[in-house]
Amino acid sequence: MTGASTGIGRAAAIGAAQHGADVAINYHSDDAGAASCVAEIKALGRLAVAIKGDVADPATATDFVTRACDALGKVDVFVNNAGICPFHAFLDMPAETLERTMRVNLHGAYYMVQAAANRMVAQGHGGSIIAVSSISALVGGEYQTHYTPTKAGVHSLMQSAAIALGRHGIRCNSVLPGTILTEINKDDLADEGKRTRMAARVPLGRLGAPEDLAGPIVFLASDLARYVTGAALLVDGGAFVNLQ
Ligand SMILES: NC(=O)C1=CN([C@@H]2O[C@H](COP(=O)(O)OP(=O)(O)OC[C@H]3O[C@@H](n4cnc5c(N)ncnc54)[C@H](OP(=O)(O)O)[C@@H]3O)[C@@H](O)[C@H]2O)C=CC1
Ligand SMILES: C[C@H](O)[C@@H]1OC(=O)[C@H](O)[C@@H]1O
Repeated sequence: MTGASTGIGRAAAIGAAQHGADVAINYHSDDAGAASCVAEIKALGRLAVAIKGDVADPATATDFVTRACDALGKVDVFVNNAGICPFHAFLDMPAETLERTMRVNLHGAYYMVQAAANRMVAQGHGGSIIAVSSISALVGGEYQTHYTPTKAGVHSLMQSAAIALGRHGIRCNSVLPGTILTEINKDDLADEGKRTRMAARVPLGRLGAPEDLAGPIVFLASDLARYVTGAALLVDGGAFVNLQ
């Protein structure tokens, strides 16, 4: 699980452990968050290890998969979740903000998924790969012109990887969260007006919590989804379909 020191990744890692998984987590900077996630998983009686690394660096991917398998024995499920969304207007988007967002969200996903898939192929007993894409793969955002293409890219990566890896018994799917209250949008949603507007769009009547993603991710990881590959599961409280 990448990006699991906080937010959706953390909730999904703990959710997986609640359903019997041992979990290796990647994170970038939040040592305390990663340590507390590991402690929470161990308290559930499962094995857990935190491995620090920047997913934008291709070397992080093989390092993470190697060290995770050294600690836990093998990889049956891989969840690509790490991501950033530094909100910024389009017309004066700094090149470094665009480049960093692409490298973390899309290039990072590519190298991580590739490293996990190579390990699964070598193990020879299939697996499940899940990418955390977004409702933003399907709709735009004024201050997310650098971000939404990465989420569409991650969704597309899962579709192509499903074809490339099907013969190895490896399923590849994405989840598309709506607006989930986490660190990534804490500043953006400090604007009460925006927060109220976003919540009003959700037929289920509230913005999401990180834990809302745990069930869908565990489902796609599990044999309950054994004939599901190349799929995208919206987890947005109904926001996407709510035109009028
Ligand atoms: N929240 C939302 O509304 C939505 C989020 N998403 C997606 O969900 C995913 C998780 O987001 P969310 O939980 O909200 O965000 P958070 O900011 O709460 O968590 C992001 C996680 O990603 C890690 N991370 C960030 N950059 C890197 C990096 N370069 N290398 C490794 N890890 C990194 C962070 O680690 P650390 O803290 O240690 O730096 C942290 O663990 C993202 O891909 C996001 O695009 C999709 C749709 C909606
Ligand atoms: C960070 C945003 O609030 C969040 O990210 C997404 O992918 C969603 O579409 C929301 O815009």
